[in-house]
Amino acid sequence: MVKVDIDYSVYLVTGREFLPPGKDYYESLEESLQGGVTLVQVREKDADTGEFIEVARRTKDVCDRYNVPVLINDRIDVHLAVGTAGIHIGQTDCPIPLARQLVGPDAIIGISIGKVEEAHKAIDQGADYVGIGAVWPTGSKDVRNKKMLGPEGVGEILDILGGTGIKSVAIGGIHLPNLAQLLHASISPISANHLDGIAIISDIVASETPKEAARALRDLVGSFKRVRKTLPDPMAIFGIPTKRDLTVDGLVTGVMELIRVVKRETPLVHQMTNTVVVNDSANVTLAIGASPIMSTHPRDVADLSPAIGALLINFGTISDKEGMLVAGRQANVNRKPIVFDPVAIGATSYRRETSVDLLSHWQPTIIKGNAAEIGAMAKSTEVASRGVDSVGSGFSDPGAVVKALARKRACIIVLTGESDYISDGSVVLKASNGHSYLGSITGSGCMTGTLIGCFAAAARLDYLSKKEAYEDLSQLVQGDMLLAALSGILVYNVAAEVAAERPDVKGPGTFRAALIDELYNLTPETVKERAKITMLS
Ligand SMILES: Cc1ncc(COP(=O)(O)OP(=O)(O)O)c(N)n1
Ligand SMILES: Cc1ncsc1CCOP(=O)(O)O
Repeated sequence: MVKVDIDYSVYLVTGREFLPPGKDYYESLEESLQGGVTLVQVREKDADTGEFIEVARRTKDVCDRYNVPVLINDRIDVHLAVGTAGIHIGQTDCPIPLARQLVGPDAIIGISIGKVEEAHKAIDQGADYVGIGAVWPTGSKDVRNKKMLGPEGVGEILDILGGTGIKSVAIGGIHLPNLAQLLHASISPISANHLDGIAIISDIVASETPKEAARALRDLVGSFKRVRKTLPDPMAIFGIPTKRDLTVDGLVTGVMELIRVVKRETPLVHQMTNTVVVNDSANVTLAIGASPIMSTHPRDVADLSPAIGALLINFGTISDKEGMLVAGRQANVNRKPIVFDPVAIGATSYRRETSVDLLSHWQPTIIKGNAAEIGAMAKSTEVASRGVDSVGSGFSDPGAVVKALARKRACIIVLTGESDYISDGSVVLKASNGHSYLGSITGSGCMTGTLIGCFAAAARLDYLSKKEAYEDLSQLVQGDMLLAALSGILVYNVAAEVAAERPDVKGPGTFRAALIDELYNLTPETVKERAKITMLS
């Protein structure tokens, strides 16, 4: 026997107890194979040995007709009796070295891991693949006393596996709506290693239509893997290499175009923001040519999601967490950009916990913050916070901070301050426009987030208008989000410069009104004339 070459893309773990009432197990299995399941594990928690062998034998007969390999959960004796391709074992089952002696060199051995140390051990002991989990809570296994990994935790483990040749699947609570988030947000921050597939029980087994369920998962995983394989830069967050000319002049031309797109398309920008700035944020949105909607109720935000161009989540007064969870999840499902503004995240433990909770439910497209906020997200101690403000002069190497965090979180990072730094994990931009009056009005950072949201919506529409179809399932969000972030920053700061120079502006009060006027009157040409951008890498 030679070791079977396995496609881990959609790995069905069986569970007869989860079938819909009246659905036959073998019928459901066959339908899921027709839908594109690529690997099957027979998992029988209550069957005695004879029944387990019978189910495994019949499962293998069905899978053989589709050329899909079968593995056995836990029971080496059942694997040997039926002659399957290998086994899957847990941390408390037979240790890998002993299992290897029993199953021989050509059988596949997979092991469950949920910690970095377990990943190291799996490498040392020669596992063929690992099942990483549980990613999220699940009703299919009792994982109540275990720490949920979330996509970020999966990424930390993938980093260790990078370059070892060990394959990986994630397991636990994975369903079509959170799959794109998982695939993208778990790309490992250092080695750019990504999942080889997903292991699924209920999304397929509990479905009345397992063929359709399996097909939808397979399409998404397949498309993700295909695009990752062809990327010139494996760290690229937005998979399709954009047509953007990556020079300062090219970027400025792109910003000018996005200003026109906002005015032409008037995208609806859903903002869940704080009570201090809600009116200013709505006015800034209108001034630039977009359309604001400030809804917070969980039911309302879910209904709104298909219609919006982008979502801004700013947790400044942190009172709408339920709505933020729902709105973000729906935005991921509908592939709408999310701008996350973690206001004063470092100031209280409640804010830190809320951020962890939100980000394990949905994947942001752009995170914007001041030095204290970005420092807290990056777990850096270099910059402290006082309420919503940063204390101290900032990071010694802000470009490195934004780049590393962009890689870690698989999204665009914007660090605001006297100069602003923007990175997609590959490119780092420094933008140095603005005026000191911006520090004298409340909600300045929040309004920047709003504008970035307007341009994120525009960037997505711009991209979609240039493609015939919405065919690329591998992308969580489409469009040039680095350019969107830069546009929001530039437009706000250039308008501030123009406003501050007006003879009628005498201080923060008149400046605030003038700022809205100058955003309203701002032309792409003025932005081009004044833009101060440097490309750091
Ligand atoms: C692919 C995959 N990953 C993880 C598991 C869980 O295995 P284990 O920890 O042994 O728990 P049980 O499945 O035995 O309850 C798995 N089965 N498959
Ligand atoms: C077996 C197992 N191991 C970790 S989570 C899990 C259950 C996965 O089931 P589901 O896909 O229904 O969440």
